[in-house]
Amino acid sequence: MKTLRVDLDARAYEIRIAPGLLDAAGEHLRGACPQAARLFVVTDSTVGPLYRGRVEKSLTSAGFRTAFHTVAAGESSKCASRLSELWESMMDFGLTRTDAVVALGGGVVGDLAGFAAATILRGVDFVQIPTTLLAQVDSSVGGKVAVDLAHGKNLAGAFWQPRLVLMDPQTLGTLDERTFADGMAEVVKYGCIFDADFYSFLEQRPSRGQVMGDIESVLHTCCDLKRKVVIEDERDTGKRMLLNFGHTLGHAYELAGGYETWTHGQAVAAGMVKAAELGERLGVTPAGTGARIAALLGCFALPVDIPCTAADYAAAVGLDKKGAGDDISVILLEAVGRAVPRRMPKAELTALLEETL
Ligand SMILES: NC(=O)c1ccc[n+]([C@@H]2O[C@H](COP(=O)([O-])OP(=O)(O)OC[C@H]3O[C@@H](n4cnc5c(N)ncnc54)[C@H](O)[C@@H]3O)[C@@H](O)[C@H]2O)c1
Ligand SMILES: O=C(O)C(=O)C[C@@H](O)[C@H](O)[C@H](O)COP(=O)(O)O
Ligand SMILES: [Zn+2]
Repeated sequence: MKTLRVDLDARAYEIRIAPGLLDAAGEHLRGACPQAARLFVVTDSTVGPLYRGRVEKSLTSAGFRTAFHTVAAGESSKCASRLSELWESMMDFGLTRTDAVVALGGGVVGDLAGFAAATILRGVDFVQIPTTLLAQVDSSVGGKVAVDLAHGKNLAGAFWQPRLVLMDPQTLGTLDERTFADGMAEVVKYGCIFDADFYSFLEQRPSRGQVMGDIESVLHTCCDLKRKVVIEDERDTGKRMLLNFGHTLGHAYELAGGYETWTHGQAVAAGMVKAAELGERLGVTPAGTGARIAALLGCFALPVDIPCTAADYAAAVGLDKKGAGDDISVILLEAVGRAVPRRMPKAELTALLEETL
């Protein structure tokens, strides 16, 4: 088993990576949540039929009382209405402050269940069991939990760290191609922002089969990079903003498509290419970087150019959490492997983006 520690003092936790871990969930949770009698498990309509049975058996064998709550698969479940239903369902189950919430699924389930855990009874313990590539490399680590509002992405949320992250790479075997590719967008992001060698490693593995051949190492590298930045800047006021490379524009594309046309991973893919091209125009990013990133993303059939209006760009720039008054920090690349924040007026960024339409 590979283990990483997110060392946040009283909120420290481990990320454990091993094939077959789903069947051992009970014993791992017993250690992480020693006081818990009840576990409220949130999953979705695709993941539940695939993995609930194994997880339930393991949790029950470890002596937990469990309740499973299933939401419809997809981004539309990451909303205030489903959150409110979760709260009521937790109370029906008799959840108390010493009990815990478990997220079994992708980033949607993790963000939704995590925000419910952060807010029910003013906060209960939370465990992530991520089952998509995106959730294993990114969303299950770091404690950003949220729901979307009609105004935009992740606008109501909290920082609520899990007590434990358990990832079983075998669950990736049942992902469809598009969902695997969504995760690759965030994997490529880590190479772009922090690690040129990892980026080259990915360029040498331009297919799902090749990535899966080294999956434990890929998961470990991504989680290690994220863990370090979260320890340094848990509340996203400085270095953590680099993890948002491609996301200002990505969130614009998600919003433009009503959260149905483009997945988060697809939108981030196109957003990273656009951000690299923006850096090239500003003289920050070496020429050809956008094309290099587009070539790698294209190997996984990710979109590298998504149609968008000036109004969509303006809305996303206005709502971005990297905003400070009339300014925004844009994440640019000085090179593949080295990201930097650049503060500029929001109006200037919007005008620069409009020139690309
Ligand atoms: N909190 C964070 O730091 C963070 C980071 C990145 C992304 N996110 C959020 O994560 C969400 C995207 O996550 P996602 O890409 O995992 O999407 P998702 O949770 O919607 O999962 C994608 C699809 O895969 C299915 N699925 C999940 N596991 C499966 C498995 N093992 N086998 C077969 N099908 C499976 C799901 O049912 C769903 O239909 C977005 O809302 C995004 O904003 C959050
Ligand atoms: O963990 C972070 O910090 C990230 O920015 C990771 C992103 O991949 C993720 O999509 C996150 O949810 C974006 O957060 P937001 O603050 O831009 O809503
Ligand atoms: Zn993301």
